[in-house]
Amino acid sequence: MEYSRHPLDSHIYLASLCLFLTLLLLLHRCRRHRHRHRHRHRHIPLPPNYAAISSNAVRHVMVPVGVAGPLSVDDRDYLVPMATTEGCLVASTNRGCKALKDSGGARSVVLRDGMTGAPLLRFRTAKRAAELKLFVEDPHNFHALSVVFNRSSRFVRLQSVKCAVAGRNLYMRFSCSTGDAMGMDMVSKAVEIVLGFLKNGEFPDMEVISLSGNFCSDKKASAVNWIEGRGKSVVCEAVIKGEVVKRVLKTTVGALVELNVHKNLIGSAVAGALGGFNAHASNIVSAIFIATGQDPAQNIESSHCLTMMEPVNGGRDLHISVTMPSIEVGTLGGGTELPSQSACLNLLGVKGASKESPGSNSRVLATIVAGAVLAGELSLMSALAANQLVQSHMKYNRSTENCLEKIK
Ligand SMILES: CC(C)(COP(=O)([O-])OP(=O)([O-])OC[C@H]1O[C@@H](n2cnc3c(N)ncnc32)[C@H](O)[C@@H]1OP(=O)([O-])[O-])[C@@H](O)C(=O)NCCC(=O)NCCSC(=O)C[C@@](C)(O)CC(=O)[O-]
Ligand SMILES: NC(=O)C1=CN([C@@H]2O[C@H](COP(=O)(O)OP(=O)(O)OC[C@H]3O[C@@H](n4cnc5c(N)ncnc54)[C@H](OP(=O)(O)O)[C@@H]3O)[C@@H](O)[C@H]2O)C=CC1
Repeated sequence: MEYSRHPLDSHIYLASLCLFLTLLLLLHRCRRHRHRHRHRHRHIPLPPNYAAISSNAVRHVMVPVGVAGPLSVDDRDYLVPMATTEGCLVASTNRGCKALKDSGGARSVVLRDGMTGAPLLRFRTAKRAAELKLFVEDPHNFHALSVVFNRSSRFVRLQSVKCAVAGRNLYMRFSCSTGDAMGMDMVSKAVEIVLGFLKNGEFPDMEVISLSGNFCSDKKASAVNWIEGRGKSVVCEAVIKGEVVKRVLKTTVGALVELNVHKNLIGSAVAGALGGFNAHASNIVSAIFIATGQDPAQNIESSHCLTMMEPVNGGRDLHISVTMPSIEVGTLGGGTELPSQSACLNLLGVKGASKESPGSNSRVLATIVAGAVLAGELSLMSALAANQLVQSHMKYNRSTENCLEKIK
């Protein structure tokens, strides 16, 4: 049978072809759009030092940031950014700042500034391990090591090397200034170079078991940081007027002094605390660390704090101090280069390399951390003395006034 083509057939054929091509085009565009959309979520602007994170970056985790202050330390006022999910924390620190400001502010002293790195070495005998210890303790050899160590960076300057022998293991603790950087990567680099120098010189039999042997101690609670210090060792103090204790903190000098002895000193002794002779230094340290791009894991030793409270001026006023031996902060490098974290450092006026002398920005940041901890201690201790803690947490952690609610 002969099949005769209807004239409409070719039109239908052409129209179907066009429709097919249009669908194909739409599908292609749709896929491209989906790819771009996915890519946009994947693309998180991170500085070059974040190459490893960038390659796996998916999203940012948002943490609310509040501002406490003005915090008055060493005659300067700061607005302190705090990133936290603890709904009451900013209000509490803010109250402490107000009590401080109304009493003339706080004063601080930086007692020491040095980051530490601690390799673990092994020898065939304990005698050989001890020989390296004695070698390093000789001033002439120490000088030679310093020259090699300091060559690794424009800012690293070796201050001391402590050695602990355990059997045939040797634990070295190098301590050095690192300018305005927190300094851990700088120290690790310098230590590696010095170990190469020792191995190629007097100690070819030395075995490097690990570049880090825990004597530093990084990101772990330890007595060595509590006693020797790590990063910045800071003391911050203030005299709070009795009238301010009543009006702003809703308690009395006597109640605060008594609570401090029984909670922060005896209570912590009962708990066998290591560096935790305070109420909540870590609340404030963590919040400032996250906001300003510090390494949050270093909150452990950075929160070591001894809080003291004593009556002064015939018992009318309160002397309060926080002694913090290992605040590990930097104003450049690491997470401080991220955009929001940079903005928080700018808010404090300490972003980047200091113009005066290397390290002054990071030392000021450490005094701000200590000052904010002092404010936080004042407020929480007062809330506990006045039996206000639960009531305030029910209000700010559960109500719609909570900053988390606002962000949702
Ligand atoms: C919540 C307060 C401050 C109320 O305290 P209050 O005295 O009732 O507040 P107020 O309304 O009278 O205001 C006094 C000042 O406080 C500040 N203030 C007051 N409210 C705000 C707010 N919303 N936002 C910002 N600032 C606030 C502000 O400076 C204000 O002055 P003003 O500006 O009005 O002249 C107080 O009850 C408090 O500090 N509570 C303690 C909360 C706290 O510190 N929580 C920390 C977490 S607890 C924890 O995690 C650790 C723990 C407890 O387990 C550790 C331990 O001790 O073992
Ligand atoms: N290695 C480890 O074991 C650990 C590493 N870390 C990580 O280390 C990182 C931070 O390392 P860190 O060493 O602080 O920073 P960086 O590695 O970013 O080093 C700082 C850089 O800034 C330069 N620089 C410019 N101006 C200054 C200045 N004024 N003061 C100091 N340095 C300046 C330094 O110069 P130059 O090149 O001359 O030195 C160096 O290149 C974080 O990401 C942290 O998480 C944390 C804990 C342990």
